[in-house]
Amino acid sequence: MDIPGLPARRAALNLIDAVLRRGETLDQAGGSALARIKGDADRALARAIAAEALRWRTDLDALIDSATRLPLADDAKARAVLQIMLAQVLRLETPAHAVIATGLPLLMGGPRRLAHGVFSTLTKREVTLPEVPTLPEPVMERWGARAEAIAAGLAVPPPLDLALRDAEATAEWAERLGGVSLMPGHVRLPRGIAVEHLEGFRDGAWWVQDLAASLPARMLDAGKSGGEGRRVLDLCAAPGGKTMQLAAAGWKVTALDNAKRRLERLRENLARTSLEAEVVLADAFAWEPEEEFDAILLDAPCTATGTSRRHPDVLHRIGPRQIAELAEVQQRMLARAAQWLKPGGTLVYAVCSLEQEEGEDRAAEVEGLTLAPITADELPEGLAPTGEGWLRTDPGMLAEAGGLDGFFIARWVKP
Ligand SMILES: C[S@@+](CC[C@H](N)C(=O)[O-])C[C@H]1O[C@@H](n2cnc3c(N)ncnc32)[C@H](O)[C@@H]1O
Repeated sequence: MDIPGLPARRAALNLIDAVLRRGETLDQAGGSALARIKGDADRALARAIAAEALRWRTDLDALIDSATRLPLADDAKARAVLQIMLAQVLRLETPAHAVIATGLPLLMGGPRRLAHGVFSTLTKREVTLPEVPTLPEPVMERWGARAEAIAAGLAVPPPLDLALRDAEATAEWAERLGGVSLMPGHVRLPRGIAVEHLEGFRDGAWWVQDLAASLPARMLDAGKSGGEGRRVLDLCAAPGGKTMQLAAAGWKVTALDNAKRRLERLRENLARTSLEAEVVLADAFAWEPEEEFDAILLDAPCTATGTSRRHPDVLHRIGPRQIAELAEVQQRMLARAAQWLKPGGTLVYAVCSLEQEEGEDRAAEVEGLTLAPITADELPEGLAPTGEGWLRTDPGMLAEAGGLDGFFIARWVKP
C-alpha cells in the first residue's frame, strides 16, 4: 500500500511491540523495525512516535478507556494503534487528518471503525495530556518518594549535553556553540540538534555525553590534576564516553568490554577524537590483568532506568527479575575489580539506574575497601552527595537547568 507516511507508523507499531512483547530496548528494536524505512527523517519520526507513546502510555490508555464502553484488551492491536495515533496529535502536533490517514490502514481487516470512533470522540472532546506523565504503578512504587519529581523530569526529551576534550576551553566552546556550561568540560545545548553538523564534531573536539554520565570519570582524580599517566582500567567501557574522558584527562587507559560491535564504536570514537586507549575485547569474568591498576572505573551493566528521558522503553520493560539479575552481576564485578587495584588505588562504581538494588544496596555490600566519600565541591552546583558519601542523581534534579540522567556513584580506596 502506497500511503505516504504509513511505513513510519507501521515501524513505530513494530518498535512498541518489540519493547512490550520481547523486552527489547528501543535501540535494539530499531535494528530490524527501521531497516526498511527510507530516509533519516522517517526513521526519526518512527522512533519519536514510539518513544512518546511509551513515555505517555499510562495517560494515553486512560484516554482510550474513557472513550470505549467495552475496554480494549491491554495487548489489543487497536489499543496500540490508538496509542500511536494519540501520541502524534497530542505530543508531536501532527494534524488529525494525517494521523487518521496513516493510522487506520494499520488495522486493515480489524476494528478500524472502533478505532476511528475512539479517536474522533477524543479529538472532538479536545482532550489533552497532563503536564507530567503518569508512571506505571510498579515504577511509581520502586521510585518511592522521588517518583513524582522524576516523572516531572520525564515530561520532555532532554537537552543535548556535550563533553569537551579540552576542559580548559569550556567558555570558548559554550560561546561558539551557543550553549551553557554547568561545569568545566561540559556544554549544554537545546534538544533536537543534529550533532554531525555542529562545529567541532568532525575534529573530535567533543562527544555527546549526559552531564550525569560525565560524573563517574571525574570522581577518579579528585584533588589531582588528571591522570598524569597513571594506569586506569575502564571496566565495561563501550561505546567509550568515559574512556574518552579518562584519556583526555591524561590517564593511560585500558578499555575493556565484551561486546564486539560496541567496542568498534569505541574505536571509532577514539579515532574521531584522536585519543588513545588500549582496547580489550574480553569477558570481565574470564579476563585477568597482567599488572594491578592505579584506578578502576566500573560502569557496570544495569537496567538503565536512569536514562528513561531518552529511553522511555525502560518504564515498561524493566521489572524485579531484570533488576535482581543485574544486581548479582554488579556485585560479582565489584568484587573482581577490587582484586585488580594496587594498594592506595581508587575504585569508582557507577550505574545509570534509579534502582536501589543496583546502587545503594551494592555499595553497602562492598568489602575490603575504604569508602572515599564524594564531596559537594566535586559536583555541579545544585547537586550534593548522600549522607553516606555516595552520589545519587535523578531526572528530577537540576530541573531548571534542564535536568540530568539518573546515576548512582560510589568511590573507595584500597587500603
Ligand atoms: C553501561 S554500559 C558502559 C558504557 C560506557 N562505560 C560508556 O561510558 O560509554 C555497560 C557495558 O558493559 C558491557 N558488559 C556487560 N557484561 C560484560 C562482561 N561480562 N564483561 C565485559 N563487559 C561487559 C556491555 O557490553 C556494555 O557496553
